[in-house]
Amino acid sequence: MSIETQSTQLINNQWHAGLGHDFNSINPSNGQIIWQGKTASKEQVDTAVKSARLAQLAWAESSIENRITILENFVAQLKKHSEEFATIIASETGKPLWESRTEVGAMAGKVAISINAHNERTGTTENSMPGAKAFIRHKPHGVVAIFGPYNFPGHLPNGHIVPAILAGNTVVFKPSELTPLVAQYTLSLWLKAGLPAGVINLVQGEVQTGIALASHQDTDGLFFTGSSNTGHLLHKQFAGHPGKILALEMGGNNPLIIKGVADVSAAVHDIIQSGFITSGQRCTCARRVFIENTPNGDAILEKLITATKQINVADSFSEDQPFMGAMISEKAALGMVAAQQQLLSMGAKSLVTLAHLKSGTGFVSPGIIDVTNVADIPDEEHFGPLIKVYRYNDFDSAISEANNTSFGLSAGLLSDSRDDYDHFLKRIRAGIVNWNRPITGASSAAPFGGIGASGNHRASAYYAADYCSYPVASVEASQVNLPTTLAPGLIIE
Ligand SMILES: NC(=O)c1ccc[n+]([C@@H]2O[C@H](COP(=O)([O-])OP(=O)(O)OC[C@H]3O[C@@H](n4cnc5c(N)ncnc54)[C@H](O)[C@@H]3O)[C@@H](O)[C@H]2O)c1
Ligand SMILES: O=CCC[C@H](NC(=O)CCC(=O)O)C(=O)O
Repeated sequence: MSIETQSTQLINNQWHAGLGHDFNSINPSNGQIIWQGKTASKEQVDTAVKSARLAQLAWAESSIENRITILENFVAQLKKHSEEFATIIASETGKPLWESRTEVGAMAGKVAISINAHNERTGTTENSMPGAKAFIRHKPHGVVAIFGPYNFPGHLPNGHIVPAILAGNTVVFKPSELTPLVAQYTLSLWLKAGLPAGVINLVQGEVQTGIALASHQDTDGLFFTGSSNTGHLLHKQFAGHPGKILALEMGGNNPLIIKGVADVSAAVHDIIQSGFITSGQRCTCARRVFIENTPNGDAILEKLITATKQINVADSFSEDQPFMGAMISEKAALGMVAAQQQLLSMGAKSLVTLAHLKSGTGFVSPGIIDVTNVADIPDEEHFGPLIKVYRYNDFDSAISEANNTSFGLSAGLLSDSRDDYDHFLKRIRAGIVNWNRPITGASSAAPFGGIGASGNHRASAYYAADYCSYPVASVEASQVNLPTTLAPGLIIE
């Protein structure tokens, strides 16, 4: 893995060293530095915005076919370099290689889906009317700032960038400071794809760089994927700027209710897939699992504990590929240990202990903690492999407690009863609601967004097209026409 020190900022298709302070990226599996650079200065952020502004009109005026060609070239580059890219994602995030490969696949699949969504949701329609034609068209906002999270450093920023530039916007992209190498590699593939200068600009850095971009006066919008805390800060910052489009894709405190499932092993599989995939670092991960106080519930919990203890946690590139790799950092790992300790101090009971496995790395074992009799559990997202179990007797009480959160991203029910699901679906409050499937792994071909503290009603994925342009309704005639009958009080001779 190369350690880059110069080509870290991309402005007007030229690589520049940052002019701010030093920062680096660590491989969380072994603590080694895999990327070094300097943050973009405020002046460099300004130059990037100016570059995007300069390029935007020509890009928007280019044909949709031309823009699609660039996007399809990018897909070709992703496919050509898929193994190298997956290796970079795995090295910088700690994800297993098998999972990093699926992320590159999701990036490639995003383009065709975005083209369909663009045409279906923001295409041009034409209708006849007396002496004229009525059109509905859509136009890009202009220059948009895009912020990415660390957990899907390729796929999730891509989910904003692709629909944004397809619609004719130009972009200034600020990736997570924890995954600068993935961002740099992504932009290198865009350049290989023939991206015109200024269409996507990359500014690398930490919060200061983020603040400089988010507060820049000459952007027309901001598309953000990240924590609810940061999203709320941005929402406050954009208050008073209703003319700027703001899309916030934030976290969750997601519930999964288990009720009457005969296939105990299948139930356990879906709970593990929901709670522990990506070492619990997905916004859609199950954080709260409600298990019925019945012999069936007891059997599911017992098998869940056994299977959790057998989960293979190992290096991204282990020959025997693990289910879980390292978390993004030792800091994140220790944060999960602390969250578990806080719950224990409140009276929770550990069923499987989440443990930090290796000093200097992000490796943790998955944990399960029973919080059934604990009052005032914090309504916060513990972004790691820790499942909080609630035992319940009454289904409606479980649904009510599942809804007892400020978030509303994903939710699920595992039950053999269709009636139970219909009852659940009517009552649960979330943007993704699944039945007898894990609540992670949402499709890019569907809207992806949450309610409450999980988003601002700008669902992404298939609905991302909606926030990448604005509608323009027109009535058009080839010449002016004097009506045969004038409105009362008018004399035009
Ligand atoms: N809803 C979704 O689609 C979705 C998807 C993935 C992750 N997430 C959420 O993202 C979080 C994990 O990602 P993260 O830790 O990278 O999020 P984060 O909020 O820490 O950072 C996200 C981005 O915002 C920038 N940023 C941070 N503070 C900022 C500030 N004050 N001003 C401007 N920019 C700032 C960061 O540098 C980064 O680029 C979790 O909460 C997870 O649930 C949500
Ligand atoms: O970490 C957050 C969610 C990741 C993933 N969701 C998606 O990929 C949504 C589809 C898209 O944005 O294209 C998940 O649900 O696991």
